[in-house]
Amino acid sequence: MEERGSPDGDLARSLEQGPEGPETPIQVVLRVRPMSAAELRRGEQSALHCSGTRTLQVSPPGGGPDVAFRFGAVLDAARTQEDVFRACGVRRLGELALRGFSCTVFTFGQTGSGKTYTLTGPPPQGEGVSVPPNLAGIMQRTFAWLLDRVQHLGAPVTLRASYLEIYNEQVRDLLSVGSPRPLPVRWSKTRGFYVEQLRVVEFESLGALMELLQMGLSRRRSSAHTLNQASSRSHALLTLYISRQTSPLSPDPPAPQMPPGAPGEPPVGGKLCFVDLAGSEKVAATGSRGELMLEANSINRSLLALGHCISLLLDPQRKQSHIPFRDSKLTKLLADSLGGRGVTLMVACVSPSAQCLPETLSTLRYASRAQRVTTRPQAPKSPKQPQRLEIEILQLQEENRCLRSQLGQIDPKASRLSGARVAWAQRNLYGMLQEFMLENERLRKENSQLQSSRDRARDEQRILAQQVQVQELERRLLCACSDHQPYPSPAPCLCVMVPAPPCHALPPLCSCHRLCPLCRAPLAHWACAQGEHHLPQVFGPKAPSGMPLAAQPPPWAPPCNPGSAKCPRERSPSDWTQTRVLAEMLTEEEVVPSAPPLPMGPPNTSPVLRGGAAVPNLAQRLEALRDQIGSSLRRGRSQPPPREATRSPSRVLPPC
Ligand SMILES: Nc1ncnc2c1ncn2[C@@H]1O[C@H](COP(=O)(O)OP(=O)(O)OP(=O)(O)O)[C@@H](O)[C@H]1O
Repeated sequence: MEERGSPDGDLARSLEQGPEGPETPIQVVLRVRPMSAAELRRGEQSALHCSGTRTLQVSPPGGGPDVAFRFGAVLDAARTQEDVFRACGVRRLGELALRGFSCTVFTFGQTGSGKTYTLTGPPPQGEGVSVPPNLAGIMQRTFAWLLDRVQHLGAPVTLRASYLEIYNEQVRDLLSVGSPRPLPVRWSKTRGFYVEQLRVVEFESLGALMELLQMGLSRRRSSAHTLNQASSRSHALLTLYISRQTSPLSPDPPAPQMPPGAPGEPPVGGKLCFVDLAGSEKVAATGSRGELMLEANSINRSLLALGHCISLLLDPQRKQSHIPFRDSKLTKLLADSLGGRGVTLMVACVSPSAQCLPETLSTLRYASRAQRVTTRPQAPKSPKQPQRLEIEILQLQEENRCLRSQLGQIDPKASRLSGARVAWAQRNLYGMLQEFMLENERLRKENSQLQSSRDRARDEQRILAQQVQVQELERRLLCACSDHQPYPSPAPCLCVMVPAPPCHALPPLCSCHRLCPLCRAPLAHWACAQGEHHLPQVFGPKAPSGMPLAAQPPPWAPPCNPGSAKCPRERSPSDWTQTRVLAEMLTEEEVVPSAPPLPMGPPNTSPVLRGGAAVPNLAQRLEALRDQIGSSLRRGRSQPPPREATRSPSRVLPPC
């Protein structure tokens, strides 16, 4: 018996418009189970009354107005399993699956409301005891119808099945060869969400399919609680994959060709999925503790996620945007059925007892929202479409080739560089960088060595200059000594014995402009024969100007302009240094040390003795020279010095 206004008829009409029909609402059937023996024992009253074939009246136990709910079909407790199968229009869904549509039947409702009973019948009364045929659920009836239908088709059909459960948010394969293990849920553009490594079993007979069903049911998690002695603790999904080839002799309208699937993968084609959801439950009402409570929480959470998705799917604007199907494994695997291209039937199951009314009202509201959700069923591509796709692929390949060549023109180097070359270039650059760093370090060291060599050379140069200066002083001293001789000396001028240019290059500091008697070179002031007359002015007890000696310039300083106030200060430090040394050499008295500022060197250090390893030698040599000058002068004033000492001062002086 097929009822008027049943979801089967509505669905068929909407889908007959074509393979990609208009938006189709999810079909919802409401089933009210009979009062259970326990409920009758407790004397519980029924709060539900069916009004016609599509309306349910809810009467609150405390009085008040009835609330009406309208669905695609409402089936009261008197309806048999066969009635439910027919009213739900599952045969029509089977036909759509044979044509390539993706169809889903799922049951939902409070725990103990009859979901599993509706889909698979009552639990087996013992091992090996099959369910009586009159109590068989929607699934067994659909299997029987499908196998019979396939047998009468003129074209070969390949049937496969998979069976899984979502237990505590883990997907387990109920048909696995070994013990079930958690499987990942993946997503691909072509397949949508799918379970990886799920076993898909091919079957050819109804018996084989029934065995698969029994195998899955026996492995599915179930436990006893207050409201149900065989309560399912997981969501179970059994999927039939239908691959069919068109036969010219077939009386049916031409169906799309289903390409065979790759080995180990579900074949591409129509499918029919049966989902037995675990029931929502109030933990307080079921008395669940420990593991049962954990299971109940997981069940309620996933059902909440499903309800949330359904609510969002109702809003046409939000439907275009984001629906949180990824919130749970259940919503992932039902995404296509709820919001995609599938054809979906919901069977809402409720208890008639007034004691369960809060949960029943929740289920009714849930079902009311769900039937306003629409999908856009889409059949597989027609045989002509692969040709179109092939052309499209060729066009895309050509476009890709053009773009690549354009890219190569823009940056030919980049396009020529393969990945290996790029890696090689990077390695090479790194090596070069290392080499540069080493070279840089080597140059730094070399630079440092050169700098220290340069400093040493400067020191040596300074010492050499001082030695030359000493030699020059010696030579001039000897010349001066020869001038003090009372009789002409037959000895040769010592200017010949020492290098002349440094000697005569010195500026004359005396205005007498005396010349060397032998070489006729200009002599410095200290070689002047009248030098003696200058000295008392310098070192006399009182300066003529009345200034302290420390503040006065030495009298042998070059004459300066009296009007110039800065005249004494404009003397360079080297001049002062030189004059101080000369004064020390010409007299045995100390020069006032504070008069000229010494430019460099530590205190109490003679400037001419600064720096170098030869400094001690030079100091000794200067000391000896000073002694010699003093004695020469003394001898010059009284009696001529011994000739040999005058001729060869180097014999007296320590070696440089
Ligand atoms: N229409 C019906 N006629 C007779 N008995 C029924 C009917 N529906 C359910 N029952 C019985 O009620 C009990 C609970 O049913 P069932 O296990 O199918 O509920 P459920 O909704 O699947 O519960 P759960 O969510 O806990 O798995 C079972 O003993 C079952 O045989």
